[in-house]
Amino acid sequence: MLNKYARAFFTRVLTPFAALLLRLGVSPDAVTLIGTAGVMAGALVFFPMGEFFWGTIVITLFVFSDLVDGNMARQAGISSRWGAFLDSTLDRVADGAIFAGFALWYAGRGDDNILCAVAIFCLASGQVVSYTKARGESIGLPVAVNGLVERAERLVISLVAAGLAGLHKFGVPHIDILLPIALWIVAVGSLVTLIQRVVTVRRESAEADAASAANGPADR
Ligand SMILES: CCCCCCCC/C=C\CCCCCCCC(=O)OC[C@H](COP(=O)(O)O[C@@H]1[C@H](O)[C@H](OP(=O)(O)O)[C@@H](O)[C@H](O)[C@H]1O)OC(=O)CCCCCCC/C=C\CCCCCCCC
Ligand SMILES: Nc1ccn([C@@H]2O[C@H](COP(=O)(O)O)[C@@H](O)[C@H]2O)c(=O)n1
Ligand SMILES: [Mg+2]
Ligand SMILES: [Mg+2]
Repeated sequence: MLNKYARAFFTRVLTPFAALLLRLGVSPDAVTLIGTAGVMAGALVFFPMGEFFWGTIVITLFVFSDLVDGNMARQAGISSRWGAFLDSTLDRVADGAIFAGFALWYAGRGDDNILCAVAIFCLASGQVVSYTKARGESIGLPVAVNGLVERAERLVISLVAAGLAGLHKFGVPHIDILLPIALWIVAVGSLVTLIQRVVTVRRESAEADAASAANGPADR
């Protein structure tokens, strides 16, 4: 939903910045790589220490690079298959680092095995949700469903909650409860999304197999 409705807004806001980077000679690939490195640093340095406010600030500064890189490539007319591959592959790395950061906190000083498991579930299910679409498309299916919780939702829900939960260290009482709530929401939402996508791939592959069976062996 965010991908559908918020993307146009962010494209408008970020286009002048993307144009400036191009004028400075920065490449879209460099933005993709630096953005991912920044997200990883924010998540893996700050979150395991329980510094959720500062971790979220650092991640937020870098995560929008994922909207800037494609914008730059399109403005410069240099969108490429390599760029699409690099962008999607490094999305998986950045997402892995964010949920690993939460899991490391709960495995250590956060001391909560259940929330550690929920964070690991968010990490794994998010990767599988993305994989279902990539693999379905690679076998020639449209995979005409995005599902309840796409990547943008996973990031916004968990990062807004982490940023606010981090205010607990500045004296805001009880606000740290937001992070466990967000992790549970992302976990359940990812499971629902996974089921939605698998059901769609199952239906589309049955239809495609039936169509190629009707057209004879030459179509297989
Ligand atoms: C005092 C409080 C302190 C709080 C600190 C600050 C809080 C800030 C909190 C959060 C900011 C979060 C921002 C998250 C922005 C996410 C941007 C982003 O990277 O979106 C990526 C997304 C998808 O891009 P792609 O097409 O490149 O990705 C494809 C997709 O991901 C597929 O994934 P799948 O769905 O299949 O899992 C992959 O299959 C494919 O491979 C991949 O290529 O882009 C978008 O969706 C565009 C829309 C972005 C919408 C961003 C909305 C941000 C909204 C609000 C943030 C600000 C909230 C502030 C609240 C403050 C609270 C205190
Ligand atoms: N280094 C890059 C990154 C992206 N692209 C192209 O942009 C598309 C993704 O757009 P986003 O707005 O989601 O970033 C991607 O599919 C590529 O076509 C690129 O060429 N090089
Ligand atoms: Mg991108
Ligand atoms: Mg991306």
